Amino acid sequence: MNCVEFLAGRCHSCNQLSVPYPEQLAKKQQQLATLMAPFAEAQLLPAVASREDGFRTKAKMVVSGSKEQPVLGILNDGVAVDLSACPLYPAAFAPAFSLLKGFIQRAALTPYQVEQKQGELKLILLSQSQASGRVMLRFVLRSKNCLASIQKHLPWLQQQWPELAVCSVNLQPVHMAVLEGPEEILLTSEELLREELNGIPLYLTPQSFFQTNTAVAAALYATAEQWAEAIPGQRLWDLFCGVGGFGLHLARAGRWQLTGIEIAPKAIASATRSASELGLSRVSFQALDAAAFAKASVQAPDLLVVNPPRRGLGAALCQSVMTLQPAWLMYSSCNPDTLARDLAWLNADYRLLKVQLFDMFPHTEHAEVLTLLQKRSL
Ligand SMILES: C[S@@+](CC[C@H](N)C(=O)[O-])C[C@H]1O[C@@H](n2cnc3c(N)ncnc32)[C@H](O)[C@@H]1O
Repeated sequence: MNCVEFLAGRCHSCNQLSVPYPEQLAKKQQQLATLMAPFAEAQLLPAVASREDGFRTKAKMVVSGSKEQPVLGILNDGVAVDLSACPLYPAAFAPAFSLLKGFIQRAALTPYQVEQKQGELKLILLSQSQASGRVMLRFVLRSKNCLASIQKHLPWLQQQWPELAVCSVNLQPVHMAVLEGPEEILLTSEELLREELNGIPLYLTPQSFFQTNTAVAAALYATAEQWAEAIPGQRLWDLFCGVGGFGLHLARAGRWQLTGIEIAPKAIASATRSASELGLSRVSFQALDAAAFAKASVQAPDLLVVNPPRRGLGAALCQSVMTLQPAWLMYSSCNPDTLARDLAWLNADYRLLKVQLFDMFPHTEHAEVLTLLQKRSL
């Protein structure tokens, strides 16, 4: 992949870019083999590769420069770097960013200046559905000061950009804190962006998680579905289910009675909508804390699927798993280090059977890993 910003030393996000892609993958697989070495019984399957460019279907652009000459990209040591032409994104993103710069000028949206703590527009977040090419656009603002101007000029943007399905404003008044704030203001009649992976409808919403590499996510869910076919039982939990990718793939065969647990209510609403669209009746999605749900439960599922954030399951949830003793455990992780730590905790009661790397994040050191474990006493 050719990247002028990387070659010029202005963007270091893809810190492995100088390594040829097959070597990157071999290196990640080797690192995973080292981490999984304590679990000698496990089979390490071949890594699933990604496209080398155009795979990242979500962009997070820091807005800097001025309202007359906005820059969309990153701040590298305080210097604005324009990443409008970043080759990680689908081809439609570069013209979309150019249109958005015109929108910023037209609506006179002053970029937020980190040093001076002045200005309004902090970030632009753009997600594309690979099924339809339609997009979801979010503006992260410091306050409501320029909300009216965005609303006034939005019809112009919609006219130029027929693929624009969902548009919202997120308010983040806090300086240099987490990227997004809790308040989201929807500006379009549509609030869901429909995606379809392996024939399963999934709905992206402004404040719910969705994997950034859609093609590799599809391979990940399809693999989980395939592994589950050989697992006996009926009761299935999908903890940290997001909009339902894992659970819905497994449940579509009709055998599993699915309980999906996720902290974000909007994601649960999306997952519920997908389930009803698929005509699945033995499905329940609930907006709850996964650890609290597991701790309060007395009856274990036959198969427990978990896909936690980077921090992993942690001691409390591992303890609940050991107490509940589900026969099978499928653990998908975007952080092999916390995965290895959790597997070590679970190792007394669970045998690691399979491990597979899904290269969700090419040109970086990050990796998604799917594992299958079975209760030792079975
Ligand atoms: C790595 S994402 C996985 C989402 C989903 N499984 C998927 O494939 O897209 C982790 C998810 O855990 C959710 N989450 C974070 N903390 C949580 C908690 N304490 N209880 C339940 N869900 C939580 C996040 O909102 C996010 O949707």
